[in-house]
Amino acid sequence: MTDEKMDETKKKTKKTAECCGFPVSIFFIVVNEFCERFSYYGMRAVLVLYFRYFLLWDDDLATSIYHAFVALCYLTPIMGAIIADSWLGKFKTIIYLSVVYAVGQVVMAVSTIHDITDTDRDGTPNNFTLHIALSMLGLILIALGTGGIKPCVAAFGGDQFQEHQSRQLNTFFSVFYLCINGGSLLSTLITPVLRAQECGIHTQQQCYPLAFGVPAALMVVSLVVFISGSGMYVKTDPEGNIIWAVCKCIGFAIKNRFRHRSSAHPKREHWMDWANEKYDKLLIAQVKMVLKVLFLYIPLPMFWTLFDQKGSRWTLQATTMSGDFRAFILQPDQMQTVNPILILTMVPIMDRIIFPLIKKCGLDFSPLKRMTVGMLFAAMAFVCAALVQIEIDKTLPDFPSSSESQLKVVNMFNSSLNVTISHKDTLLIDSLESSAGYVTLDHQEITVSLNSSGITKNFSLIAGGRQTLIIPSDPSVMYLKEDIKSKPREGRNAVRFVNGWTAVLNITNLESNLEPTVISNYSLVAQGTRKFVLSNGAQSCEFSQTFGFGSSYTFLIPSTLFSTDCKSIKAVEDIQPNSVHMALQIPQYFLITTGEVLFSVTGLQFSYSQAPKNMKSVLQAGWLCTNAVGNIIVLIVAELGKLPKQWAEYLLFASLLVAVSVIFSVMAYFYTYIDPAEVEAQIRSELGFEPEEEKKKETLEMEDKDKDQQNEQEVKQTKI
Ligand SMILES: N[C@@H](Cc1ccccc1)C(=O)N[C@@H](Cc1ccccc1)C(=O)O
Repeated sequence: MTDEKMDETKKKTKKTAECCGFPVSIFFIVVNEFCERFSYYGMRAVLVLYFRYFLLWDDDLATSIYHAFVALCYLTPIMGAIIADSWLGKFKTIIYLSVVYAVGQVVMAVSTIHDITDTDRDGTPNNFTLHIALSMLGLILIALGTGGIKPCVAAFGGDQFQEHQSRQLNTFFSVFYLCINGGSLLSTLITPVLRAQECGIHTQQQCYPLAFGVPAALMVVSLVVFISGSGMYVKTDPEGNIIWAVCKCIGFAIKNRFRHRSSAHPKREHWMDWANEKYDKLLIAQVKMVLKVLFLYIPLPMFWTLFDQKGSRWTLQATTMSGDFRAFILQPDQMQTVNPILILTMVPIMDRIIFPLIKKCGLDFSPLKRMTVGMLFAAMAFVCAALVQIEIDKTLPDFPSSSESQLKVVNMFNSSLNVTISHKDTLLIDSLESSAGYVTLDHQEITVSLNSSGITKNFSLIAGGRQTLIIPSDPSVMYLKEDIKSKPREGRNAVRFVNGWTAVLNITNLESNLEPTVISNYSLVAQGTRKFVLSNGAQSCEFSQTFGFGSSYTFLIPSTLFSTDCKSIKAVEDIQPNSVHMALQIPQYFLITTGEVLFSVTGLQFSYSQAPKNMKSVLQAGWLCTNAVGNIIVLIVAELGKLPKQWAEYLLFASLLVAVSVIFSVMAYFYTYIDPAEVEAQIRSELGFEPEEEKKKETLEMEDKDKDQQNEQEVKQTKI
């Protein structure tokens, strides 16, 4: 961006088509951004559930890999900026990296097709290594693509405007932000619905291929739209790598300072002044401005650490809640749509009502103050998340600890039974009933006595497990069956049947026929009213059951099944449905989005306004890097600081952010706002440079070919 005059000349010579005062080419860029953000946020919305329930990773691993991916997405903008500025230019960089991005999305979608390795056709992949390898390759390509084009697209949009269109340029950036949130809103609504469908060749499973396939298709559309506008764009040539020039200047100052560390050399006002021997005053002053802002960035990653957990921890939290809003059912991953909805409404409200009102009241709400308040809002959001978690924990079953075992007894015998466990606990259980709940035992070897019949049997329970003791019509063959000991996945419901009828039964939803006296394996059913048909070939009957979210039931089939037309089937609730409503997450979403508007939108504007004209890209990349570091912090905390309770982890994050916001407010207090253009003009006049000459010098420095040799010579000369 140092050769602005050249760009301006190019812009002026290229006549661009206009519509309502805007360059027509902008339309292609805005639609391209809409599709790209749809693709990115759509894929991200279902990613953590894919890790958790397709690759069967635990919560911590799923969260860690999710954040590692987001971190990579915000580290790659540096690479994109370097490629665009020093080699390919923005246009070609966007095209090439979009191809990489689209390929990544396709690879990711392919990795989610369970049928490709489901050789035994049981509905689960048989070669997890292949699925993991493909999805990791896909994610790396996506991160290279999305991060690489991120600093280029908005800047390329800005390049399309001519000098007389500065008002339209401002509108463009607002529309651009709305497009980001419009695209992400649609995709976070749609992809979870696609994911919740059932699809497959051999077995019907959650439709991850569709949920990842649609974002892949949108990325291809994004690329096609961008290429279609090709003939209309103002394309500027690579301008020289400013990031590299800044690094070289800083590196030289440090090296030179180190060489002159003895007390014989007088101190300089600022350590960057040690670059004076090689770099001109203007570049050094610009680097100083950038460093001042970068220093302020140090505490910022903590905000992103909390902000980006919306997509991981908060989505997992929603899976333990009820999404029944009566008029519609909300999937856990769809809760994230609350963020773009609030952004679309809050940005105009803040800009037009709240900020002007604060100004009217005579209060100074400077950008850095807004950012501090934004951090405090995010911290409050996590306090809310902790409170919601405490409510959820109250409704969760008491699962056994690793040294305990839990036992439930089901009586399929034709009369009531007195069941004594280890000569201690006696349970009176009616026919076709179960014990009231699970009995928790601190030992595993047990004796079960059926008092009326005199039958006694020894069993060995699973430590840390939940089991059901089935007493069939012939009690002497009573047996144990292992139960689930966590909430069923994705808010679904686990159901199983005990066949008390006299012959084999075929039951819809079950994989195979059910032998008499046997208990089936679990099958998962979605929320809503589900119909089950039971048949033995000759006769059949059906019954319906309404399910909520995250429950588990054992259905007891009596010997009188067909004579009572399925009405005598008993439902035993093993795990109660989620009862805390997802609407309780809305306050935390509201607070974090208010935080985002105050922090992220203001931070972006601040980074722009405080950066010298030719170094806006440096600060853009720096700003996105704070997001990357934030995600790395989540990784570290999730891996190292495993807290026993989720609510405690939320409170830990909230307190860390409050502490960081205090540090940030102190740093902000000492920051003086500058007008980079004014500072630059002052230095130019001090140097007595004509702007043109000065710019040429700067460009020369950046394209400096014999950097190190020259550097050495100059240092030697200074010494002499
Ligand atoms: N509000 C977000 C979009 C979003 C949508 C759905 C779920 C979560 C987030 C937004 O506007 N993002 C912008 C700005 C941004 C935010 C964080 C890190 C980098 C950039 C975007 O460009 O994606």
